[in-house]
Amino acid sequence: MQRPPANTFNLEYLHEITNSLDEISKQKLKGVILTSAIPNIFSAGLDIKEFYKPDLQRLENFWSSVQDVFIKLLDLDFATAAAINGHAPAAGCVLSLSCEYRAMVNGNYKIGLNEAALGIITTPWIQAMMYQVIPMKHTETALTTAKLFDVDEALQIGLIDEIASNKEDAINRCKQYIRKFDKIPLHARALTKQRMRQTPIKILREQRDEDIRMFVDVVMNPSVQDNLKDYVEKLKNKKKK
Ligand SMILES: CCCC/C=C\CC(=O)SCCNC(=O)CCNC(=O)[C@H](O)C(C)(C)COP(=O)(O)OP(=O)(O)OC[C@H]1O[C@@H](n2cnc3c(N)ncnc32)[C@H](O)[C@@H]1OP(=O)(O)O
Repeated sequence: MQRPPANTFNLEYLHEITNSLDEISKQKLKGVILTSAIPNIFSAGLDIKEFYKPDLQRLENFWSSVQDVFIKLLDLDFATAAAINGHAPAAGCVLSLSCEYRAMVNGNYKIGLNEAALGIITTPWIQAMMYQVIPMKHTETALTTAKLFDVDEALQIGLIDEIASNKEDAINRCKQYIRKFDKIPLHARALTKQRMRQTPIKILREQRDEDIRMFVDVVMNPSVQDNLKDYVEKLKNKKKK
C-alpha cells in the first residue's frame, strides 16, 4: 500500500484495491503479502473524511466498496499474509485479519479495533473476523474498550503470529508461511479456508444491503458526527503540540 500520509481507505483507493485484487486473482500465484510503503504506518484505517459530514450517496458507495474489498480478500484462493510494518488501527487491523498470517515489526506501534472510541460500532462481519483470530472473550473486551494493543500484547493475545525485527524480516516470515502450502493441493487449501471463514463471508454475501443500512445509520447519527468532529480535531491538533 502506498497512499500517503497514512494509507487510509477512501472510495477511490478502495476501487484501486478491488481492481488489483481482480487482477491478481487471474494469475496463478502462490500467495500475496500485504505491506506498506509508508514508514511506521501499515494503515490508519478508513479515511475519516469519507464519513464525517458525508454525502449520503457517496457514503453508501463507500461502504459497498469496503464490502467488495473484504469479500475478495477473505475469499482469495491463495495464501495471504500481512507484513505489518507500523500502526494498524481499525480497518488497518481488519485488513491484517483478512490474511491467514500476520508478522508485525517490533516498535512503538499499535494494532486493534478502536472504532468504539470514534463512536462507531463494528459490523458483525468485522467482529467475526476478530473472534476467529482471538478468543471471543478477549474480542468483546477489546471492541468495547476500543483497545489498541502494543506489539507484545498483540502477540500474547494471538492477534499477530510473530514479531519481526524489521520490514524485510516480516516479509521473509510471510514468505516462509506461504511456502508451507507448496505441497498442499490448491483446491483443498482454498475450500478449507473458505469454509473456515464462512461466517464473515456469508454475512458479506447475504446481508450486504442490511450491512450498508447499518453503517449509514450509525454514521449519520448526530452524536456520532459530534464524536467524529472531536476525533478529527484531535488528529489535526496532534502536530501543533
Ligand atoms: C461500521 C463501522 C466499521 C468501521 C470499520 C473501520 C473504521 C475505521 O477504520 S475508522 C478509522 C480509524 N482510524 C484511526 O482511529 C486512526 C487514526 N490515526 C492515528 O491514530 C494516527 O494517525 C496513527 C497512529 C495511525 C499514525 O500516527 P502518526 O504517525 O503520528 O501520524 P499522524 O497522526 O500525524 O497522521 C498522518 C496524517 O494522516 C491523517 N490521518 C491519520 N489517520 C487518518 C484517518 N483514519 N482518516 C483520515 N486521515 C487520517 C492525519 O490527520 C495526518 O494528516 P495531516 O495532518 O494532514 O498530515
